[in-house]
Amino acid sequence: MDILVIDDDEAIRDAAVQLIEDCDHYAEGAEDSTLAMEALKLSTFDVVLLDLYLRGENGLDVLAKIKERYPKVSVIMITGMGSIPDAVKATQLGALDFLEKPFSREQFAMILQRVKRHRQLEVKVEELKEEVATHQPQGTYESKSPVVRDALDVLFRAAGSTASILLLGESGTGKSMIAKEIHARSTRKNKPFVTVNCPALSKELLESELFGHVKGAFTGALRDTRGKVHAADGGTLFLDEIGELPKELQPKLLRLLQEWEYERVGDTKTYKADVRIIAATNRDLADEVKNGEFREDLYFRLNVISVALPSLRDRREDLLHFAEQYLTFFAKQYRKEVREFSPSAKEAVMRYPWPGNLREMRNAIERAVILAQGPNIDTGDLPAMNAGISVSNTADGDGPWIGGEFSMEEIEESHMLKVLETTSTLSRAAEILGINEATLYRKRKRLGLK
Ligand SMILES: Nc1ncnc2c1ncn2[C@@H]1O[C@H](COP(=O)(O)OP(=O)(O)OP(=O)(O)O)[C@@H](O)[C@H]1O
Repeated sequence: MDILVIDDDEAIRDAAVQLIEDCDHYAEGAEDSTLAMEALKLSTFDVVLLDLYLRGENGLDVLAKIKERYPKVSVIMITGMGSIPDAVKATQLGALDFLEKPFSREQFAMILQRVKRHRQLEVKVEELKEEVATHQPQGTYESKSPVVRDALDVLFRAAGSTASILLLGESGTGKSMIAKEIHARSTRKNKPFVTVNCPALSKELLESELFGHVKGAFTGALRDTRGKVHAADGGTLFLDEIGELPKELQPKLLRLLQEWEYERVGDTKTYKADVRIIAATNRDLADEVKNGEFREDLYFRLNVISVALPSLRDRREDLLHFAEQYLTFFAKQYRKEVREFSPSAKEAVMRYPWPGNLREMRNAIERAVILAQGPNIDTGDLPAMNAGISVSNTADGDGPWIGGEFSMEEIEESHMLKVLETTSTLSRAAEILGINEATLYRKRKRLGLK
């Protein structure tokens, strides 16, 4: 490894350089931050050993400068006796570890082992990130629909502010993806983006998921936890299906939004968190306010910027563009020579109402690419879009059938019930239906099913 030693004490600096060279690594010394920044500009170093108390300079400031310009360099602070609090502060600023002066060869070797492990983990994380990025179709944020263009324009202009954003729209219209995109376009992009699925948990567990709890706060609380609000500190907290937030938790969220304060379950201590809230719902929240189900003050707080994402059937001008994007993506992923849609498949894509919106289209095209036998996707590869294919087979079956005089809601409900009957887990049913588990949970609850 290549290591830069920054210490104003010549004797210590030289001893450290000697020790590093004895351990078969390359080392250079610098006596102040100016020389150090010069050295970092000229060559690539893996590790910097930085004295916490440089003459006339604060080592923490130098650390911040190095991390800002060279975030990948691992910095180890060299500290004197009794400077542990500062060293802790240094680790908060991005230092990997600290070595107390004078340090032995063994202590140095141990630190280098830790650096090596840390760097290996970082490489692994980068590899995984790349893998995930190539397995998910990229979000598309261009549109021929003026309504969508206006919606995106408002959202992306508001991205840089800390204002709360409320995303409205049917399931699968891309609310979660756009929330991530807003975060990625904000100044918080290097901080965490944390999602909380409001309907997936009971009131008690949701409160603990959000705010954390102390050991013994309830049965099963075996140790202290910090919740997702803490995890999102400095970043964005995405509250999916906010309409499902139990009434008891609404004042607690309001307090977080107004005062940035909260308490863990079973704790009296008040914590602070700097989080930007993006909330999403496919319910009519204004209606919920009228019915007394949702607090008006919380609604106003969340509703600073509110944007409705249109369903796919209301943005028909974008249908083919999305379909073609998915085709290209999945053909590459599955290494298939599928290049385009046949004219009749294009017609089917345009005609179909896409009740599951983008999620349904993504799944349908992925399946079609897998099944396609030639360079084209034909109507046969898109079964759901073929007129006459039924959910509940035909008019002879029990329940609504496609083509009969039934509403979309009845067809959807009947299909959902049948899928739930034939699957053993909620997640498998959600996968087949092309909706997320939280949405399925909510729909099932609304139908009074256990
Ligand atoms: N902008 C986009 N470009 C391409 N594909 C998208 C886009 N937005 C969403 N999708 C596709 O649709 C799927 C569902 O999107 P997302 O989970 O964001 O919808 P949602 O509105 O949050 O749904 P729900 O209300 O059910 O949680 C994504 O996994 C992705 O495949």
